Amino acid sequence: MEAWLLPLILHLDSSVSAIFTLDQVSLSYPSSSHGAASLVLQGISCSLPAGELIGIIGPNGAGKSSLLSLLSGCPAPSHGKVQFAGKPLHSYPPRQLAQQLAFLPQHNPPLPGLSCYQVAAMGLLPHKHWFEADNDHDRQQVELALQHTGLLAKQQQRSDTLSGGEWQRLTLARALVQQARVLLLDEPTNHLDVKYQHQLLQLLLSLNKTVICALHDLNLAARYCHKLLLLQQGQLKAFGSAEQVLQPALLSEVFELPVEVSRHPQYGWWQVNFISPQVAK
Ligand SMILES: Nc1ncnc2c1ncn2[C@@H]1O[C@H](COP(=O)(O)OP(=O)(O)OP(=O)(O)O)[C@@H](O)[C@H]1O
Repeated sequence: MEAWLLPLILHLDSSVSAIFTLDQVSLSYPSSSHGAASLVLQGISCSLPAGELIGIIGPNGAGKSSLLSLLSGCPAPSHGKVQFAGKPLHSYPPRQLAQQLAFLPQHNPPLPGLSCYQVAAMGLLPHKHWFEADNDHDRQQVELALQHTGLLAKQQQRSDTLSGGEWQRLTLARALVQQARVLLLDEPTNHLDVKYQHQLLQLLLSLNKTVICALHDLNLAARYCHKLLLLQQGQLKAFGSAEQVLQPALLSEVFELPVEVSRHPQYGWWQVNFISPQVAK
């Protein structure tokens, strides 16, 4: 190959495979007290590859939810640019964005009176016109999503009577029904027991979509995510494979605890063990 072609090919490769490109992105919220804005994301630049499961990790208040909200299109960055599928994120009309991005925030208020089926079917809305009735294909989509999230047997149950974990799975079912090419999920394993945590991450992997999710459990993140994005106080500290990001010195600095990182002797996945300060003494 001609040497002069290489930079061009690398450039094309990265732009084709990146679903989001962030260029010096910052986000600040106006302060309620004295008008001084608080900077919650600072100068973030990275390309998020399409078709991968990407875990956003970092301590409380690091900016994980803020980054996910920003990727969903609201709020807009205070500085910098966000490109989605090769175009500025804010150039997409809202309906088109809703067809392409499904965002599951950390807190999803219950919807009193609606059945589980009706809540999941709300994922069809971005693809429907006013008063357009559901067809057989729509019903199959809803039932499949309820099946994938283990809720098919509860489809007629009132959604406001579900347990916390069931409600969380139902909101994921709604996001799956949306058929978006990108899922943005804020702590989707939060209320789930161990079996459902693994089931959910396995399901997300099997979708072959771009899934970007905030996760607190570093071991789950290491095991399932293709890439990890580590935030600290709104700054991007590392982005890459589990092996690249889960460096003991870095984790110890960011999470302010001594830590051991090892590989599982049989399966080879990365394991993170934080050591309580009393034991480390
Ligand atoms: N609407 C808002 N107005 C002002 N400050 C905000 C707002 N939303 C978030 N923040 C602040 O931004 C910072 C980052 O919050 P964010 O929720 O993004 O962190 P996080 O990493 O998701 O935290 P956690 O792990 O606790 O969920 C926090 O200091 C928070 O107080």
